[in-house]
Amino acid sequence: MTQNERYKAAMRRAFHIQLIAQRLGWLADGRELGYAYRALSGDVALSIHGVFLKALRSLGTEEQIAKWDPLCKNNQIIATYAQTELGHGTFLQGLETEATYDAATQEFVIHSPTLTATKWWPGDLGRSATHALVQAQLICSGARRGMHAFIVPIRSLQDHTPLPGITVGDIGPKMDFDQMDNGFLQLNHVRVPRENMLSRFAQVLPDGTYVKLGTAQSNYLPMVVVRVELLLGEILPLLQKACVIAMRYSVIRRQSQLQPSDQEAKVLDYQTQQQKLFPQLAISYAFHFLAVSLLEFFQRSYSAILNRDFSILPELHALSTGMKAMMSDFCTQGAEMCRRACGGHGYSKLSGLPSLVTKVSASCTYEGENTVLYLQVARFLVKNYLQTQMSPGSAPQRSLPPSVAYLAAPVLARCPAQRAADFLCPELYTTAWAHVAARLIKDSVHHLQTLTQSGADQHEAWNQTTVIHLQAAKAHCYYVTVKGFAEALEKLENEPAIQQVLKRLCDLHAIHGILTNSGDFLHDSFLSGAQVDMARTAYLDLLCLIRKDAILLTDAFDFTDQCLNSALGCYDGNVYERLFQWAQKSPTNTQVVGWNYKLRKKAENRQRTLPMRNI
Ligand SMILES: CCCCCCCCCCCCCCCC(=O)SCCNC(=O)CCNC(=O)[C@H](O)C(C)(C)COP(=O)(O)OP(=O)(O)OC[C@H]1O[C@@H](n2cnc3c(N)ncnc32)[C@H](O)[C@@H]1OP(=O)(O)O
Ligand SMILES: Cc1cc2nc3c(=O)[nH]c(=O)nc-3n(C[C@H](O)[C@H](O)[C@H](O)COP(=O)(O)OP(=O)(O)OC[C@H]3O[C@@H](n4cnc5c(N)ncnc54)[C@H](O)[C@@H]3O)c2cc1C
Repeated sequence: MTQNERYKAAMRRAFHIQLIAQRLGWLADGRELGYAYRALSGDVALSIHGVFLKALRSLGTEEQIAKWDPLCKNNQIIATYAQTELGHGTFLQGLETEATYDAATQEFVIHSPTLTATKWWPGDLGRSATHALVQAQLICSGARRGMHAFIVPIRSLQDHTPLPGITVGDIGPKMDFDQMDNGFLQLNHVRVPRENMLSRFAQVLPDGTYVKLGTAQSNYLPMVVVRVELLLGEILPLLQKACVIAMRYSVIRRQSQLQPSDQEAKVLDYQTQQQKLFPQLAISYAFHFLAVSLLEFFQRSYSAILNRDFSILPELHALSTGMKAMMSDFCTQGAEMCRRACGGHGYSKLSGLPSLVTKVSASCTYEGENTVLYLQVARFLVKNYLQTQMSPGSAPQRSLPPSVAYLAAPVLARCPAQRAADFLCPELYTTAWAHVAARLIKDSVHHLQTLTQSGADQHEAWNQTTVIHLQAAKAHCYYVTVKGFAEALEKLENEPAIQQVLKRLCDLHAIHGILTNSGDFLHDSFLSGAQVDMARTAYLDLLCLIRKDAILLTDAFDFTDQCLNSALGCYDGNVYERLFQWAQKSPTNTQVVGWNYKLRKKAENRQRTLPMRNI
């Protein structure tokens, strides 16, 4: 289908699901609807309950929520979240769109002063949206107040044409998400009433007085909410689907022989194929447990934040940015590994794998570019490490946030492992990961302080050490996933059989990271070379044990064939019949073959009329 055809099909699907959801009464908080969409194969157009509603509920007063929320849910309006501009997506202090308060009319004048101020990327903006939540620099009482959110009508509810002062359209073809009409928006002195500024954390009074009710970063809250909800709802299912497809195909595909006399072997019986796929399966489960616990943490903290208790926000911001960066990175790498593990058929779109790879790779960028987010984690780690270095009594000793409590733990200089089986102990490998993360954080602070103490400007010193900070942030995030998975296992003590199977995945996840980053563990001799060999022995033994549960562990994700949309991943395993059958449906097989025959004849005729050259 063309981009337009995919968009239309996806729109029909989105509204059809909405009607079903309304009949089922699902529109309570929209979460089921979001998961229903995710469970679907293929395209859904509107990011229903997408970023706009989360932003409205985070930044709006109760009155504003009561006004706009029902209009969205009943499809009386379609609203998009317009923050990113042509010139800025990361540096929000640099956003150029202006919202200037006019006390005479009690309105905000929303304007795009430059080309680079054009809003660019917002989903549903290109053709669907009637309203936009526009993040703009507030100007009132003669001062610039930073980024604030304004609800701006952009298309007529009568005939869907752009309203006066609005220039809007689609940003054109993308790597994927053809069904999503990511769009652009230019505003030419568009006026909206004072009530349209979302005012939970700041108000502009009728006379233009600015009343600050939150912090400088309060208006960043929607990004925390979306990052937390994207993990389970959008990013992780893409890797899980890739695991199901590649695992099922790998027990159907027979290629080459394990013994010269044997029949061809199932490719999943090759150790290297297991080493490709089982770490992806392990991390799918690690991320599931982690995302669930992060969502629970978020739900416990959210109401406090909405009531302007921001004490928990720094840790929530660090966890949400770190997990979004790590999960999108690993899910992108993992989906590509699953695709490549399927050989030539993994390159066919009929496998469903290329589409999963191109979709999940967008998550490394949207909702915050991953490097930038990892550096936000690094900033949090440095601040908390420095606190542990303060001499007692020099400042009020606040307890460290739980996710970095290991920074204050006693240092274990050497890993106690004596044999391979010792690496199957969650306490041992969690401690190992905490040791490496703490060492890398200490190292990053040391480099930063060395530069500042030698006279370097603090911002320059920060930039000159960001590569080291990035390494520390990634180690911290890996530690968080290992610890989270191990803690989730402890809660399964009433399910010993399941606990045992999942523990193997937890062990594999932890050891896979140790072997992949063994230099970090060897650096200060925390692990010896012999111990790394022990870890590898344990790792290879785990591959054999996981092999017998691999299909059950992927079936457990419970995706239907329709949802997987893959000729390789169908439950019945009839791969070759489906590939051949689906290929027949390809439009390239329905066009009249004569076209290329005519082309060839035309070329031959032209050849005959040309003067023969010495060839
Ligand atoms: C249902 C159908 C489905 C259909 C299926 C299709 C779905 C497929 C698509 C999926 C849907 C995609 C939806 C994408 C939607 C977008 O992409 S929306 C746009 C997202 N954009 C971003 O994330 C922008 C990223 N940039 C930023 O967050 C900020 O610019 C930065 C990087 C944090 C820097 O901001 P800054 O003001 O310069 O802050 P900075 O000086 O770094 O830090 C100042 C303080 O603020 C704190 N801070 C910074 N950020 C925050 C925050 N967010 N919260 C709290 N504190 C914060 C810092 O920790 C720091 O604290 P201290 O250390 O001082 O205590
Ligand atoms: C599929 C998709 C959907 C999207 N949907 C929406 C939406 O609905 N609404 C919306 O508002 N936006 C949306 N976006 C935009 C998205 O949020 C931005 O693209 C994202 O925040 C990254 O910003 P950027 O594009 O300006 O990248 P940049 O920040 O320009 O990144 C370019 C490079 O610069 C580096 N860089 C930037 N700043 C720093 C720094 N401080 N330190 C070190 N390196 C740095 C980055 O690491 C990166 O390598 C969407 C994007 C995509 C791809």
